[in-house]
Amino acid sequence: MKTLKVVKIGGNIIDDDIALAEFLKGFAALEGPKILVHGGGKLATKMAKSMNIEVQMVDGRRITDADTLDIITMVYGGKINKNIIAQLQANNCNSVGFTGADGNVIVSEKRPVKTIDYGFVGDVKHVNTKVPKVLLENDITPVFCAITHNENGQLLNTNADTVTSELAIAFADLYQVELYYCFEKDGVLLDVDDANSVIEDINTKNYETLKADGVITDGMLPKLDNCFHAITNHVSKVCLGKPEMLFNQNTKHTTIQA
Ligand SMILES: Nc1ncnc2c1ncn2[C@@H]1O[C@H](COP(=O)(O)OP(=O)(O)O)[C@@H](O)[C@H]1O
Ligand SMILES: CC(=O)N[C@@H](CCC(=O)OP(=O)(O)O)C(=O)O
Repeated sequence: MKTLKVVKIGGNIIDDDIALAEFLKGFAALEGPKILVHGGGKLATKMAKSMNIEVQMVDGRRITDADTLDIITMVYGGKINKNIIAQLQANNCNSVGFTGADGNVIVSEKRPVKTIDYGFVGDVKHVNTKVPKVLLENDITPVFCAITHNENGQLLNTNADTVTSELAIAFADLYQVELYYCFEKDGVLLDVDDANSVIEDINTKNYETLKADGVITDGMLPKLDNCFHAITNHVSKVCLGKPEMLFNQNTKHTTIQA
């Protein structure tokens, strides 16, 4: 089986023009089939605030009303996705941008209302690999943003870390999949203010302790939950850290253990 790298870049890299350009240059040069997924939550928050639209996050997920859905569609599906595609083309990496509606790749359903109504937020139901598979076989890199659809004409906002793990799991039938969550830290830190406190291995046992101790909170919760979802569903390797971990195996990072 060929190896497929599924890579997610976080909001702090997207927000930094220089870091993003440097990352995309390196990513473009990676050998073999690869998929890129991007978030952009920070930029969406900035845009919403500038338009006086209230921003509400619960457990790292955005409550998405109709105005917020418009903003995220413009920011994730438009500005960020197309800017990334243009930069990859400039680095000789042919690529095509996707929301989950394009090619019917990611089908979701509106998150059911329990105690909280998240609005237009989708939980992934299934992933159709057909269209991106054809691209990968032709040396073209699919680039996904954090938008899915319900097959009834409704776009839904889906956490980018979830989009990433669901894509990785779906492609594990076709490739040996390695999943990399790239953000601005060297991995999961025991003390978020101490760059040297990287936790090299996280398993289900120490994960519970890290959550109980408040080391893993907010946006890190969906990220780590998705890591475990992937490693227990046929993804061969799951790592978190700075983008350098993709280019140099000796770079410090966190590895998720099944
Ligand atoms: N224990 C921790 N280790 C590493 N990063 C942490 C930790 N706790 C909080 N963070 C913060 O979580 C952020 C990553 O989560 P998230 O907000 O989802 O961003 P991203 O856009 O990268 O997915 C990092 O920017 C980091 O500052
Ligand atoms: C439902 C939900 O929370 N969606 C996320 C999607 C973007 C995202 O996940 O961006 P980062 O990876 O940069 O945080 C949001 O709108 O913030």
